[in-house]
Amino acid sequence: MKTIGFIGLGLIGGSIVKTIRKYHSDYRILAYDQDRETLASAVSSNMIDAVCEEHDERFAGCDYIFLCAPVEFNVQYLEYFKDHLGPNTILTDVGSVKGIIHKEVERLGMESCFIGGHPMAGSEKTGFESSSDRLLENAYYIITPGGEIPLDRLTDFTELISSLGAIPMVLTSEEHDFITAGVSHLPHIIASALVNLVSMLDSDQEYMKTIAAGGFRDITRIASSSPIMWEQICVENNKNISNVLDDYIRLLIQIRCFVDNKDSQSLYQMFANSRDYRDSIDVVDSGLLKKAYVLYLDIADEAGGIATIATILALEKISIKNIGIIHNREFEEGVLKIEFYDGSSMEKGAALLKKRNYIVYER
Ligand SMILES: NC(=O)c1ccc[n+]([C@@H]2O[C@H](COP(=O)([O-])OP(=O)(O)OC[C@H]3O[C@@H](n4cnc5c(N)ncnc54)[C@H](O)[C@@H]3O)[C@@H](O)[C@H]2O)c1
Ligand SMILES: O=C(O)C(=O)C[C@]1(C(=O)O)C=C[C@@H](O)C=C1
Repeated sequence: MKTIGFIGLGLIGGSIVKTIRKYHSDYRILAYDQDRETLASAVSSNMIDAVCEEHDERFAGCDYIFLCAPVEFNVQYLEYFKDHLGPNTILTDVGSVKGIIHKEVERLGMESCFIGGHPMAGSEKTGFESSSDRLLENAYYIITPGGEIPLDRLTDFTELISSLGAIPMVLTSEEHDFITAGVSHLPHIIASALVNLVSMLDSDQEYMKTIAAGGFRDITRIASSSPIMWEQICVENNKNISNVLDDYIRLLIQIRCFVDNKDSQSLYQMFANSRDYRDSIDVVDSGLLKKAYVLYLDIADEAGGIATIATILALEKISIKNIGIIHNREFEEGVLKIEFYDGSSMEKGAALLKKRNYIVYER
């Protein structure tokens, strides 16, 4: 039996708590969040055993304490925990930037009790109500151990992360901050800039907003993410982000030249290269781009159509992750998109629906 403490019970803190409850029902969970309603909802859903104050001696009895607030707030907690950890407590965090917290850990001499962490899973949604016990499933969980962490403590922590269904990967904080600047931080900046550009260019009639279809939606979902979280990430990883933005701007200028010069060959090559690289990522079963298990099917536009399909799948105990009608150019009439949790559910679902004479597209 272990005791685990949490500071911050939003999307990520809440998801870790729910996953611990799922796989380790005997663990005791203590938590503090600055939002009282969040704590009340965690207690009433039986996800935590005790509510703590911001500075609370009970945290010293924890085996692990997870800092799950926005990055700069996590860093601010180190000062308190420096003198309030038990002899065996490991302090960890889930922040999207690692350099800044490790710097403070070193300054405070806490390297023997701190292990940095960052689950590469998330969402544009925030808060405990959006958290899920499936968020960590098959996601890479980057671990950035402090220089003086004993090997057995690191092994224990890695085992805890594996036991939650995630895939631990050890990196240095420098490697982490460079890599995430490219594959996470820059994409959020691009999505935000694109949405702001369209908002700026759109007319009073808002035609752009009205007709924006699948392409715009696919690339801009993350523009709805938490402003406070992303403001702090950009400030705290500013050097890496600035460098990768430079590369990106150079690339955009080059693309503008291709367009201005109607350089068909270069434009074709650009799209061909990106397609090949993107497709090579998608075949990986877990990773930064997790494989989506999705089926599309034609469905008559009549009341109860979706409910019928949901019932057919539910009767066979096949869970649906997401379901909805999509309209885009790929499917002229619009189709029903169903997302499953795993490949075998998708295959079972496809077979079942085909047997019922639905036209199913697998891609
Ligand atoms: N959202 C993602 O996709 C994602 C993915 C991986 C890691 N992260 C990291 O996880 C951390 C939390 O992000 P989230 O998505 O869960 O955000 P969130 O907004 O859903 O949750 C943050 C929680 O922290 C609480 N909080 C804020 N300041 C606090 C403070 N000073 N003391 C105590 N509680 C405080 C808030 O009330 C909220 O419940 C961030 O460091 C972020 O970088 C986010
Ligand atoms: O899927 C999303 O919505 C995310 O933005 C998740 C995402 C990312 O992939 O960039 C966001 C921030 C994190 O630190 C890790 C994961």
